[in-house]
Amino acid sequence: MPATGTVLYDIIAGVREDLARRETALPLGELLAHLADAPAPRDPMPHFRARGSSVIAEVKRKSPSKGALADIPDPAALATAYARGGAAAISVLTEERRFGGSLDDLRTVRAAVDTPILRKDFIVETYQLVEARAAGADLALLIVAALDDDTLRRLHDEAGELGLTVLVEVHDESETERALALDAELIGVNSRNLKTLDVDPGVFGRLAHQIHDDVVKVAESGITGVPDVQRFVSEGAGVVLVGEALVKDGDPEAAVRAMTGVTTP
Ligand SMILES: O=P(O)(O)OC[C@@H](O)[C@@H](O)c1c[nH]c2ccccc12
Repeated sequence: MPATGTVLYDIIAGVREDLARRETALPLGELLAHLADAPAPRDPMPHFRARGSSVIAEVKRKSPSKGALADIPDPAALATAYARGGAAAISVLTEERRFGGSLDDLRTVRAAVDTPILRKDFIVETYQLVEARAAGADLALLIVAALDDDTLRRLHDEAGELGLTVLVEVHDESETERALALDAELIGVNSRNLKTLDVDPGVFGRLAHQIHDDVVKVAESGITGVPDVQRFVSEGAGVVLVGEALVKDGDPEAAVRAMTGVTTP
């Protein structure tokens, strides 16, 4: 669990309050019944494992570190542009308070594209995994820094049972050890430390050495263009996760296309 006083701790406190409200409105037993109507989960792994970089393109309005990024009045239009550009998956931030997202955004994007969708949130309970799948998500993020080992393992297993592919996010060596102990198939190295919000672009290269090559490595945060993608690919990334640079680009379709299929020279 994150230490008190950190940004991550504060974010999760808000997430738990919002979650308690949703659970009161729709208890888990009723939510589970909605799973029957969800489309079958899509498997993003073959695309992620294909030669050349894959892009997870993010729908992100604001963030605690950068403030407002883009209004995104029409998330479906943005997601459609990402899909046309060849995004391997689309990440939808569903955290409301700090990132301006919602599960409604995820449902809207689901209705618009066939691409696998990642629910990007601070997942701390089973309920949020069921919500993700019921809303049509195919992947879920689990942030190692946010969870103790037992909860991390339980949520990882439950996500798998629901048919969700898990992106396990790490920031340092000990979190990477914990992700590897889960037998995670998809590990994201977040260059932004969620405790301090600082970006350290050297962290991916460092941690990538620790992760064996049958795991797909995702470079996350601070990626501004093709040169960054080339650098992370040369350090072992199969996938890049990009938010800010894409939501601010006047031509997100072309921006995704340019970052897709990058190989080591
Ligand atoms: O906008 P950027 O710098 O391209 O970053 C995207 C993504 O990595 C970032 O949104 C992110 C990575 N892990 C997270 C966990 C929670 C919220 C947000 C994130």
